[in-house]
Amino acid sequence: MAEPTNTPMPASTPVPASTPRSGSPARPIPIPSLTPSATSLTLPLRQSSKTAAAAAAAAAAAISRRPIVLHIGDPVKYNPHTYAEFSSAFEVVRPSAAERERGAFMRALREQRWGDFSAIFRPFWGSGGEMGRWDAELVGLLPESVRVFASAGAGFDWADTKVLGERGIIYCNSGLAAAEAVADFAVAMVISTFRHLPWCMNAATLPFLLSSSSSSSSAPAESEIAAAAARRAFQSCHALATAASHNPRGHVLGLIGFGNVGQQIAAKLGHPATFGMRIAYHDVVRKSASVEAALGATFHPTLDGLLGVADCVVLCTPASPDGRPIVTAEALGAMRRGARFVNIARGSLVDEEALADALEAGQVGAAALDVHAEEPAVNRRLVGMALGLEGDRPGTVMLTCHNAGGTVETHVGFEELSMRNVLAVLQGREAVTPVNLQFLVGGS
Ligand SMILES: O=CC(=O)O
Repeated sequence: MAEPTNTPMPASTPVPASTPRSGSPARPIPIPSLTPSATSLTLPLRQSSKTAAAAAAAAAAAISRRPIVLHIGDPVKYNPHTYAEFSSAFEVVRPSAAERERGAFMRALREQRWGDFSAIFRPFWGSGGEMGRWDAELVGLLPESVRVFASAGAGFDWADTKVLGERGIIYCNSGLAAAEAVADFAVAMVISTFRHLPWCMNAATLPFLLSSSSSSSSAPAESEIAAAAARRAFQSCHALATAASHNPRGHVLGLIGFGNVGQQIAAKLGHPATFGMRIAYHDVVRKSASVEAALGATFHPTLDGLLGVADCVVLCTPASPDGRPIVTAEALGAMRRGARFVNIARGSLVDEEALADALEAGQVGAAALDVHAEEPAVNRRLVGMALGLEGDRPGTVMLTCHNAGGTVETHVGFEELSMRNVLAVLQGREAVTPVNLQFLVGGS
């Protein structure tokens, strides 16, 4: 299979310069503490009416000079102290929900309704994306004054960060804030593939649901037949799942992508006191010897090399810039027969029909997918396999609703990190988590 030199697999979520690259991988989110705002306004407590008027005039003048920040989406909810500093340093302008629909948003930009704003700020993942993709058409309407776009979310496939960079706009994601939640979820999914959790759960619940729905409408004899079938499904799963289940310990975990998320998954699953898996990875950028040593990770310079040794492959790399999958029929064919597959990255990275074929053929033994190619739709063949309705191996697939990063702690971090990125750039410091510096003029 082609190597990532011509495979469009980008580097994993970059570790910002402020993040320690060695030492214990189980580190807290390294968001640096705020420096006091140079632009916050302080008024003396006691003043004559004349000096008060002068101070008010000076404050008004200072306020009018504050950089404008276009805040798209819901208000800040979790970090009132940082927001107090943010909103005293900047004039925060919030378009309404109606103004955020693509047509209205573009019209407002053409009319320069929000003035010469300096930053775009999207603190919440569930809102602020109403205008759709930030492509050349939309980015071309931004005023020249915009210097930074700081957003919630680890992924940024909805924004053309190259086009933004070429306009001189630094895009900052919030992947650091989501890494722990995503890694925790990946652990659950890896365990699911080794222990066949969908099968265990379906056998305990689905027949019961079927029997209770039939008991409301059917004769007593029929409901007794359904209840007996539910008991048989339970007993069969109890007896048969054992022979198909394994402890992860000693098996090879193959991570495609070894950024913050990949490294946290390795720390959680590779530690001898927890799951004791053997860690292997492939990334376009090899990590330092100290990171590899701290995590006991073996680098594979080719994707096929990794796929050929892994007992469970976890996809944890950003979407390809061109939207093409990297887990194709060819890649699935390069995996060890019966190996497991987990996707907590982006659905567009996987050819789902090829995955369904590989599951049907037993080339892939079990899978767990949190993300899907056509969200919010889920591939019907994979749903059938998740429910155990197709094939003779029940519940081989675990499917979830893009939940991996979704915790309150992640959202606290999304807000905080986005505000800190805007504060840093507009106050003349380095962005905390930029992802597109290579596209800025003079960028590397
Ligand atoms: O998928 C979730 C994210 O990009 O944060």
